[in-house]
Amino acid sequence: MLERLKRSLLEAPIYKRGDYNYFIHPITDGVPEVRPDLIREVVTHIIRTANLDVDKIVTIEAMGIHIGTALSLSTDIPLVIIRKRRYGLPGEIEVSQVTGYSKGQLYLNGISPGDRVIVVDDVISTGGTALATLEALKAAGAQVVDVVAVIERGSGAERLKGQGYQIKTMLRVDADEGGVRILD
Ligand SMILES: O=P(O)(O)OC[C@H]1O[C@H](OP(=O)(O)OP(=O)(O)O)[C@H](O)[C@@H]1O
Ligand code: HPA
Repeated sequence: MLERLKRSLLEAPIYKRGDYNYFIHPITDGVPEVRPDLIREVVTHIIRTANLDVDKIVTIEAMGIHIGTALSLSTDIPLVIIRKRRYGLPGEIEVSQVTGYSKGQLYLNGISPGDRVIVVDDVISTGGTALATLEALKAAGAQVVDVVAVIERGSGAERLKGQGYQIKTMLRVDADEGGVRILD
């Protein structure tokens, strides 16, 4: 299962962002190229395992967009993209995002109170982005029925699960200077 994803992760180069060993991969970076067979494998898996009884798919700029788009095209469910840019629209919700190597602001538009949503993203590491996303969706009055990250590294997903959030991940990995290791 997920053979293309596993194979491609084992080939992912690492570069240092401060102390953080950042792996570079088609799903998480769009580099060197996003192959249709890989994205199809990922989205097929999400369709098989996620709760898609939702009004909207929510993803986060930038590297959730290709996954969210492919899922939206396959399911005919609209896509809402949380942006890193302020639009100043009425009801826009701003939250702070902290990852293992960056800090910034996220801006949510397009969610109405009571909307049932699934959150999809490429990777969960510290969980900072997922937490900011869930805070924004709570403020918007959305009902989050599922959260799916393709790749899990580090302890963020477990930490969020400990806080009562339902998080699904497809593959757990570790990354150090030597490369990516697949944990399951
Ligand atoms: O669990 P975390 O530590 O928060 O890391 C996960 C987040 O990091 C990446 O986003 P990033 O903000 O680097 O932006 P990008 O999608 O534009 O590459 C990735 O797309 C996730 O959203
Ligand atoms: O190591 C990583 N690679 C790509 N995207 C990421 N987002 C958090 N960590 C990573």
